[in-house]
Parts: sequence; C-alpha cells; structure tokens
Amino acid sequence: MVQPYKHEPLTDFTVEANRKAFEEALTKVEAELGKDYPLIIGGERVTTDEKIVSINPANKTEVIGRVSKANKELAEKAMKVADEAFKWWSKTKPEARADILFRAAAIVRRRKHEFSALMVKEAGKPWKEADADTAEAIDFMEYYARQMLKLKDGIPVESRPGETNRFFYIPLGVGVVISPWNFPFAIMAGTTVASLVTGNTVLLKPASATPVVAYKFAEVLEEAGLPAGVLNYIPGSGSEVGDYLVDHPRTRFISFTGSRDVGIRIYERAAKVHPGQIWLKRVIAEMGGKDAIVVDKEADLELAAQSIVASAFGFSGQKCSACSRAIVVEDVYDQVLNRVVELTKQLKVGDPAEQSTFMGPVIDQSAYNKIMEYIEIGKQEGRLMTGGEGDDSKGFFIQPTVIADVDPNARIMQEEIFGPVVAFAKAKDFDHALEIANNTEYGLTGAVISRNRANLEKAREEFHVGNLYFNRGCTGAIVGYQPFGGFNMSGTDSKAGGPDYLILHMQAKTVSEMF
Ligand SMILES: NC(=O)c1ccc[n+]([C@@H]2O[C@H](COP(=O)([O-])OP(=O)(O)OC[C@H]3O[C@@H](n4cnc5c(N)ncnc54)[C@H](O)[C@@H]3O)[C@@H](O)[C@H]2O)c1
Ligand SMILES: N[C@@H](CCC=O)C(=O)O
Repeated sequence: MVQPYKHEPLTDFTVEANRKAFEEALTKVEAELGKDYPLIIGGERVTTDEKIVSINPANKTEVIGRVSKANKELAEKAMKVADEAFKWWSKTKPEARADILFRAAAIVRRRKHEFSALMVKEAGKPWKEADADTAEAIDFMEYYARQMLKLKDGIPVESRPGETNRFFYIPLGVGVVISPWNFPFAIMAGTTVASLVTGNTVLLKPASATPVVAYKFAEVLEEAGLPAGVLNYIPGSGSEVGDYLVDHPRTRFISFTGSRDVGIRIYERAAKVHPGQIWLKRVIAEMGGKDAIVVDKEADLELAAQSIVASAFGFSGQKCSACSRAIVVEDVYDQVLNRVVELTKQLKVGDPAEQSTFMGPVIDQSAYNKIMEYIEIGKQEGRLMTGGEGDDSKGFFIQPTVIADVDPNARIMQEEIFGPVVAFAKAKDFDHALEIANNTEYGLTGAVISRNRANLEKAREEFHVGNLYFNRGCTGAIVGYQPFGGFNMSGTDSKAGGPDYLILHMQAKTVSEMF
C-alpha cells in the first residue's frame, strides 16, 4: 500500500549533525571533480572526443566534469534505440513503472546531500537552495508515481444498456526532454520521470552548464531498475542536437523548460510536419517570467520587504519565478523601498560552498555580461539604490541590485534579466498596481502583500499569472501543493507537479463494445 504523498522536508542546517553531513558530502563531491562522463545510449556508455566542460561558476578554474557531447549521428542512434524501446516499455505495467520512481526517490533520499553538494559546485547554489532542489526532485518522483497509479485505469465514462464504454490513457512515443541549468536536478528529473512513468521513452538533453548532475540521475534510474534504452542521456549543443531532435519525424513530444526565445523556436519548429511523420508533435514548454510582488497600502510592510528580498535574490534571482518587479502603492512606497535596501545590504555574497553565503555567483560569463548590461540600462531607467557592481575575476559574482522609480514600460520592467536585479515602480493605488503587474508579455508568478480582503479577491480574479501567492514571496512552489507553470509567454499553460500534468504525456483512448 502506497503511503499518502507528503513533500520532502527541507534540511535544518542549524542542527550540527546536518551541517557536518553536508560538509562531508561536499568533501566527497570535491574528491570526484574533473572526471569524464560518457553519453548513455541503450545502456551503453559512449565516449566522444568533443567534450562539454562543466565548471564551478564560483571558481572558473575548477572543473566539475568533462562530459561527452552528442552530435547528430549519436542523436540519431539514440532516437532509434528509444523508438525500439517504446514498443515494449509502453506495454509495461504502470505499477512497475511507478515502482521504479519510488525506488529512485529512495536512492536519492539516501544520497540527498551528495546531490545537493554537487549542485553547490556545478550550479553555484547555496546550501539551502541546493537542498530545496534535491527535495523537489524527490517530490516529483513520489508525486508522479502516485499520479500514475491514479490514472492507470482511466476515468469512468457513461455506458448505455447493451454497451460498455471505457476511457483510458496510453503513452505517446519518444519524448525529447530539454532541461535548464537553474533547477538542474528538480526540473531535469521531474520532466524526465513524468515522461517515463507514463510509458514513453526519453532522449534527455540537459543544459550544457549542468550535465553532471543529470548523468548521476540517469545512473540512479538504472539502479532503480529502469531498463536500458528507455532513458538515453545525450548532452549536446542546443542548436545542433536540440534542433535535430525537435525536427525529427519520430519525435512524438517535446518537454522543454528554458527561455522564451528557445521555447518559441521549438514551438515553431515542432509545428512543421516532416516527411515520414504521422502525427502532430506535442510541445510542453515552461518558459520565462517577469514576476511581480504587489504591495498594498494596508499591508505588513516588514513581510513585504522580506518577501521581495528573498524572492528577488534567492539563487541570485536565477529562477523563472524570481521577483524582478516590486510594485508598491505610493502611500507606502518609500518605507518598503528603504527597508528592502537595508535588508539587501545585509546579504552575504560569496562562495556557495560556505554555509553562511546567501547568494553565490550567476551561472556563466554570458549570464554575467547580460546582467551587467541590464544593470547599466537600469541606471538610465531608474535610481540605483544599492548593488550594481560585479566581479568576474574568479567566479561570476554580481551584487544584489535594487533600482527605484522605474517606469512600468521601461526595459528592466519588461524583459527577463534572470539575475539579482529588482526594479521598483510606484503605483497610484491598488488597481493601478494590478494594471502594472499585468503589463508584460509573461504570466508566471506573482504575489500580493495586503490586509485588504477586497483587494486580495480582486487580485485573485485579475492578476493574470499561473501561480499567485498572497502574503508571501513569489518563489518556492512545492510539488503537489502549488502546481507550477505560467500563462502567456511563460509557456504552454501546463502545471508541473499538478494533478493534470501527466495527462499531457499521454493520449486518451475510448473503446466502446456492444453486446
Ligand atoms: N517556467 C518554468 O518552469 C521555468 C523553469 C526554469 C527555468 N525557466 C526559464 O529558463 C531560462 C533559463 O534557463 P536556460 O538559460 O537554461 O534556458 P535556455 O533556453 O537557454 O536553455 C534551455 C535548454 O534548451 C536548450 N536549447 C538551446 N537551444 C536549443 C534549440 N535550438 N533547440 C533545442 N534546445 C535548445 C539548452 O541547451 C538547454 O538545455 C529562463 O528564461 C527561465 O525563466 C523556466
Ligand atoms: N518552481 C520554482 C521555479 C522554477 C523556475 O526556475 C519556484 O516555484 O520558485
């Protein structure tokens, strides 16, 4: 009997034993740095001459691993293997597939700190952020396994005398899973296992900045009993391997998480029917955000400031859910702004391997350059209150930055920066604040800090985001509790970690029998 789902608790690092265990995990990970990792195609380890070199963004000279890089030929080989494996994997019992996820979750739980420590090194995540990422990966496995058990017999439909009708779900085919670096474990694992547990086979192309954690996860699934060929691990260039697989006539669906521009490219390319293709590809896309926290005049202003700071600067603002806009009603604007500046100045920026670090580096040189350019734009568009400086001599460090008095149509109020930068805009009243909040092409997360019930109810109706939070920050959705995903240019309106997510990976079949 399966226990009811409960999310994985986060680690309390004030407990000495937990702190020590995490330090030991860091030491273990450090001892393994610089190793070579092959591709996995049909269970076979394939080594290529060309490598993706994964580095520590906090220390550019530290190599996390050298990972073999797939090209079109190897992607084609992996496609053939996955296509063949689909024939029998799609017929395995849903219970057996769910059991693999339960076992994999148990394996990861036992090695929890090791995975988190690897993300400290490979993604520059501070301890707490890495711990939350691993917990979320466990949650996805536990939750989707249970969801599959609920869906396995389909949903009852009506029948008439002399007729029996059945309605149930069958898998789609080969899925291409393309994941981002910012939740290198949770999102990579969640999108992979959702595809697998529903009976599909998978070609996993992880982000090039974080391929090692994905390799370790592929190993866990093997250990949990996933047969060879069902999951194929093929890191490679997005434009080479990504385009090739998106265009491939045997690709049945694409599960993509990443930026708006790449998402649009995939959506467009997937729509084209290629010779030999006998279906319309499905695209599940989770894209960017330009998320806002709205502060009402009747509000707990300390809560507002704390929520803005945590949501704007957690993991250096590199979350699609990050608060990059603070929209504050004019009556309390100065108070909230000043308190946010005060709290921001207290944040410790540094090596994420140190427990006391709140904010580590940004992911790489191109992210660093892009964010610093946005800070320059922000200085023209508003008033720099704190931060604004960067240092890429050792790692890619940028100070948490607050820019005040920004026009709602300014670039830093419209474009996703994906770094530790928050813009403040002043609203005349609550209605105006909601109008500003909705004034972007995205619609991912948002929060409202208010004690006014009528205003909260208005926001419930009118704040057009996939994840709306009241009296808390706008990051940190929990699998099964706050299904996650946005509207408009934030994606295809799907909800990861929600009750209808697995259905996106299947097709419904109706069988009607007369007797
Ligand atoms: N909505 C969500 O749930 C969610 C979650 C996490 C991240 N994101 C978004 O992801 C972005 C940050 O992640 P990123 O920098 O890794 O995004 P990205 O779009 O640069 O890359 C995402 C993935 O797409 C691959 N890719 C690149 N070009 C491709 C192509 N032509 N064809 C196929 N694949 C290709 C990359 O190699 C990577 O694996 C941000 O915009 C963030 O908001 C969204
Ligand atoms: N699900 C995460 C964000 C994922 C995107 O980066 C959150 O809710 O903060």
